[in-house]
Amino acid sequence: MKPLRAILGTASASDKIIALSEGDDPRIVEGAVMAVKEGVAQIVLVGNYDKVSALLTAHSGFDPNRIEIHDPDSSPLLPQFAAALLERRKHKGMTIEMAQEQVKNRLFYAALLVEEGIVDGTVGGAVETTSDTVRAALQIIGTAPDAAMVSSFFLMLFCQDHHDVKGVRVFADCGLVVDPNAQEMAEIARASAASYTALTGDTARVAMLSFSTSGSAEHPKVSKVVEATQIARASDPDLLIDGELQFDAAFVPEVAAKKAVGSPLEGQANVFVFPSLNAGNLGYKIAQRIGGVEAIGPVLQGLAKPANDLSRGCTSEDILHMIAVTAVQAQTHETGTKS
Ligand SMILES: CC(C)(COP(=O)(O)OP(=O)(O)OC[C@H]1O[C@@H](n2cnc3c(N)ncnc32)[C@H](O)[C@@H]1OP(=O)(O)O)[C@@H](O)C(=O)NCCC(=O)NCCS
Ligand SMILES: CC(=O)OP(=O)(O)O
Repeated sequence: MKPLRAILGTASASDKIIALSEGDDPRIVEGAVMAVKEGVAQIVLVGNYDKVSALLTAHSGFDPNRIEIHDPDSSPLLPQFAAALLERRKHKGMTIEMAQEQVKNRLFYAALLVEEGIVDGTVGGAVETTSDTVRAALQIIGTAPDAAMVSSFFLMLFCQDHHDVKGVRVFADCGLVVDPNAQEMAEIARASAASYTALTGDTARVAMLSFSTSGSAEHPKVSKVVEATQIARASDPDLLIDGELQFDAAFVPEVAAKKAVGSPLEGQANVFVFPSLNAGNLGYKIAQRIGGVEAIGPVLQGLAKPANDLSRGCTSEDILHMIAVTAVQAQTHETGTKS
């Protein structure tokens, strides 16, 4: 698919170093080998040295020395990382003894590789839960100075024969913010629109989703979406956004013409902002597992430096794609585009 090829191409040209925190998972090692073979990024695998080496050596025809291994139990970086972690977390009562122990956690170790500038981004979550993966990024890397909060999105690739309109869309937030208020939902919309444009080069068309379209239902959960749309519009009058809309009114032009008359999106949204994590997480998995849409994510947005999560059901191809997205984000961070 064209947008995916473009992301892989941009990643290759950026020549970034990405750390994978779960280096002893066979899918991770396969994704890493693919990334290096295809020139998508340089890779650091974090994990038990012997286990990771054995998995790498099993890839016949691939020189294992092309990938660096960091073992968090014996790394010479541990004292530096413990001092950095202590600095970040002492306001929460962390002691040096606690920091020395916690840096051996692979998620924290990988986040510290990013924070200390040794690599450009990290990817985890093929084994660890989203909560644990995201918590390490929040605690070590933290929110970017120009973002109000951290949230997440999925890149949804519509490329099957039965997908009438092919292409890439963004679903948010399907991974992180459990129950956003109106202000937070507006921030998720702003950040997701910026991420969509940064990754595809196209103008974002943002739908704020609900079980109601243009006042068809009255409920406080609908009012939240209306208010979020107003906040997002007020803070960026140039943003092409509409809500509240049901998914069909945001996605199908013929339905929009009936249910959302006058909507500037005309049923052709490309960024879909869900009102809760319940809706978003279920929605993306239904589109992926029944609809055959390829889902890359959760991609985190609003962090000071790139760190991304995966679903535990991911494949090595998903990992390759997430490595590419992370490298592109690192490039975008360098050039200063806000997301
Ligand atoms: C992400 C998540 C773990 C954060 O939980 P939390 O309990 O706030 O985590 P912590 O208290 O460790 O947060 C660490 C720091 O990040 C901050 N933080 C939490 N959420 C944040 C956000 N969305 N943006 C920015 N900062 C955030 C906290 O305030 C805290 O600040 P501190 O430095 O003062 O400690 C939680 O929101 C979560 O579990 N989300 C759902 C994940 C999930 O299960 N998804 C489904 C599968 S994809
Ligand atoms: C994103 C997500 O739902 O992750 P997991 O499947 O690992 O819970």
